[in-house]
Amino acid sequence: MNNYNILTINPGSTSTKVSLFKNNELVFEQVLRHPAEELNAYATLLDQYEYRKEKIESFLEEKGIKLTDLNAISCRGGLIGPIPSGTYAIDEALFTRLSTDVVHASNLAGIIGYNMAKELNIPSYITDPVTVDEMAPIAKVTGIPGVRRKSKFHALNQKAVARRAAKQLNKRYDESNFIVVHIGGGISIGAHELGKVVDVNNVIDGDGPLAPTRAGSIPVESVIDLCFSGEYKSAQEFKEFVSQRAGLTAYLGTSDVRDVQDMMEQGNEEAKMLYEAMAYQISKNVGAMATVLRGKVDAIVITGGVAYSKQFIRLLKERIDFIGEVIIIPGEEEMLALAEGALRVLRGEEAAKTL
Ligand SMILES: Nc1ncnc2c1ncn2[C@@H]1O[C@H](COP(=O)(O)OP(=O)(O)OP(=O)(O)O)[C@@H](O)[C@H]1O
Ligand SMILES: CCCC(=O)O
Repeated sequence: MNNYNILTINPGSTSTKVSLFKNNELVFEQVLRHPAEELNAYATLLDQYEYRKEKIESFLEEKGIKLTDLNAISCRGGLIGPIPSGTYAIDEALFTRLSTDVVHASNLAGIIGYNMAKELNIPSYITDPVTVDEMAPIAKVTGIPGVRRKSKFHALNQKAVARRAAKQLNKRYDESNFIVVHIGGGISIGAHELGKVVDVNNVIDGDGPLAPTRAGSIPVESVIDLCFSGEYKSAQEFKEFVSQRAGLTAYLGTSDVRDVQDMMEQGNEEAKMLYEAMAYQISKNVGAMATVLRGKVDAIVITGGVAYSKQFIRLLKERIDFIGEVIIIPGEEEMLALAEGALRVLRGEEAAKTL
């Protein structure tokens, strides 16, 4: 079997993760941090393209990696409209889609990867971007004609950990039902029915539980009042608050759940209430997803950074473990999932999709 050297790229709001894989074996992983004073020099996310590309290339050079040894570049996919799950070859059409209206850092991965790959004459891919949409039509209905619920979530990690949980249970992913709970800066809770995420809260646009940096669902009347209160100068400013500085951050000035736990230990009652409210709201959403799956749940899979906290998991389990087995997969497997997505295509196990 051929060996493939795969570079994976995963940009976040303040860092870019890069990894090198030999097939699905990790050779190294590095988080390239981007201090606020450096990012502040760029008016838009798209303007950060050259800066982040150069950071990646100079890191690889320092590391002694010859770019000509790469066989493919696999990139986190961003907000590109609803598309089916899978690995997509980045061609001109996808590149254009990724470059249009860039409001999430993950879009930058494919923009950088495509240009690097073009210079090297190798393929570039995205796998399971944030806007993977497998939602059932009934899950999209709202009470306002023309307004539809949208699928925007941690698709890459949710799919990867669900596949891993299926393996752990000696089952196939497409023959299993899971509720996957990703608890990071944002929180997504997805109902995976026979390999499809048929319902999930929209992490990006304000839906689901309150989260470390995100507001979650807010009563609509209060949202309308805030929009017209004059507190926010523009729709953009309010949107940025809701998605970046709300949730735990707005109340406690930190998005780090470890800090919140420390505050609780020091007797901070507000921190305790918020911590418990976050667990309560997550549990309530898990309960809702159990009804989506008609109670047929092979396991609840908990993942993301907060899944490292035994204290938080204990709180969740108190409310949800009557539903089914709870499997904890802390952190995220995005880099491996990217390498594996590209590998399936390179090995001919799956055809690369195009838009
Ligand atoms: N051991 C731990 N105990 C409690 N919380 C933890 C622990 N390790 C990490 N976290 C929390 O996990 C959160 C970050 O999770 P993660 O790294 O998955 O988020 P992210 O990648 O920034 O955002 P997202 O997952 O939404 O893309 C932070 O609130 C952090 O405090
Ligand atoms: C769904 C992608 C992660 C985030 O922006 O919270």
